[in-house]
Amino acid sequence: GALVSMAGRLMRRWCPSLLQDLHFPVVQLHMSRTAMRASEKDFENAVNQLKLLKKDPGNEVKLKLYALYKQATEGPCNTPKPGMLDFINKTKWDAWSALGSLPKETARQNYVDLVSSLSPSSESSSQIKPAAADEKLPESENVVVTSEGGITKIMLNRPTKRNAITTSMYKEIIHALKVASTDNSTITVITGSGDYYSSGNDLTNFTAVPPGEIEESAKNAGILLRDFVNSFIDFPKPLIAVVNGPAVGIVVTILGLFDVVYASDRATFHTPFSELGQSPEGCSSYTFPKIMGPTKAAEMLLFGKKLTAREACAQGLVTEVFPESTFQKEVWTRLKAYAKLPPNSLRISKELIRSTEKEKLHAINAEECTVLQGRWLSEECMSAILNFISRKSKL
Ligand SMILES: CCCCC/C=C/CC(=O)SCCNC(=O)CCNC(=O)[C@H](O)C(C)(C)COP(=O)(O)OP(=O)(O)OC[C@H]1O[C@@H](n2cnc3c(N)ncnc32)[C@H](O)[C@@H]1OP(=O)(O)O
Repeated sequence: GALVSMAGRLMRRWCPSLLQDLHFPVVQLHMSRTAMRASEKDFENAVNQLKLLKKDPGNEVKLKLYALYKQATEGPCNTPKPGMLDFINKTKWDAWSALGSLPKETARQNYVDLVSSLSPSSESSSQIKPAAADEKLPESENVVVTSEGGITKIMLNRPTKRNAITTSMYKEIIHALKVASTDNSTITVITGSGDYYSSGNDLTNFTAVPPGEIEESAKNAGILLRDFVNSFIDFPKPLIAVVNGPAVGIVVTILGLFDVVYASDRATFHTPFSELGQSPEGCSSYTFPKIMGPTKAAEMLLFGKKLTAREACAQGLVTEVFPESTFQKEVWTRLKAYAKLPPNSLRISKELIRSTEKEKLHAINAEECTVLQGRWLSEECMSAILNFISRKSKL
């Protein structure tokens, strides 16, 4: 078995032409009409979009597309395994079979995401599109990006609103990560300005919606959130959070996708989803139980238990806690030294550490966003947000 799989890998590496039948038109021919439901328009668009790609995405990606396509249209692989010498079909079968029981809808979503990541500038079915690295976004004061000494720093800079993240800030962060992933920096850091790291999602994101557009707006917010979290899942360089103060909601949940988290002893970590009538996002429904065990994760994600920095460190969410008085000096001295390490080695090591989880994280992210979309339309969520806006409750 190992020998055959090694042979398959070698074939992929040295004989790419043998995999030509993983090619897009084949994928399209197999499209089943009965599979058309809900977001299937997006899926169909993605299949068509793929045909317009100018650049060959490479066999690894085509194999992934093939597997997702089969899973999305036919469900889990239950065809007989091709013989050991039928390398091409066996490679395809392996890729499909590796998706296990991934739900059809998730496979469809992942397929659409993958296609859209291959052609950021082409037509997408999403109303809110992820920003491409070469897309010029307006200058922003709320997300300040600087790059120096091998470190790209993305600073949330809205201190009067406790660095709450607006819709345009989500897009700016996606854009900043995309640029940072290919700039000449070695590591990327996210931090906050002022006393707060961030108070999470700006709750007014949900309030300026014209009547009759609530469902559409929830759908768009779900797409934006999915793109936002995907840009953390896929970020290729070491990603470090410098948590300078209290952190709430989405900025806490995505910490499970960072490589290192440094916190001031003034920082706290709070995910008040139940109080807000919402549900976990940022892949925390998977990463938190994995990092801290299911019961500690439940206290945070279900009951909104706020952790001190030291508690978060004891539970593995935070790497190290520093006294507030020396936090900035100690952390930046350390990060400057890390940024001198060989960048390719760091990138390759991160890939080794993270790659086995990526597919799973994308599926979890898609599922969490679908669930949240429903929560945003719930009465529980709407009244919690109205309470905050009208200052009846402060968390
Ligand atoms: C695309 C959509 C994706 C959605 C992804 C979903 C994510 C889920 C989450 O992130 S859930 C978490 C949401 N965040 C909160 O619930 C925090 C709400 N804020 C507070 O509880 C408090 O403001 C505080 C504890 C963070 C800080 O309290 P403090 O007393 O120090 O300060 P103020 O309350 O007076 O706040 C100062 C001003 O900042 C505004 N503000 C703070 N946080 C938010 C926020 N999250 N959204 C919008 N606005 C926020 C606050 O309204 C004050 O503004 P004002 O001076 O104009 O009154």
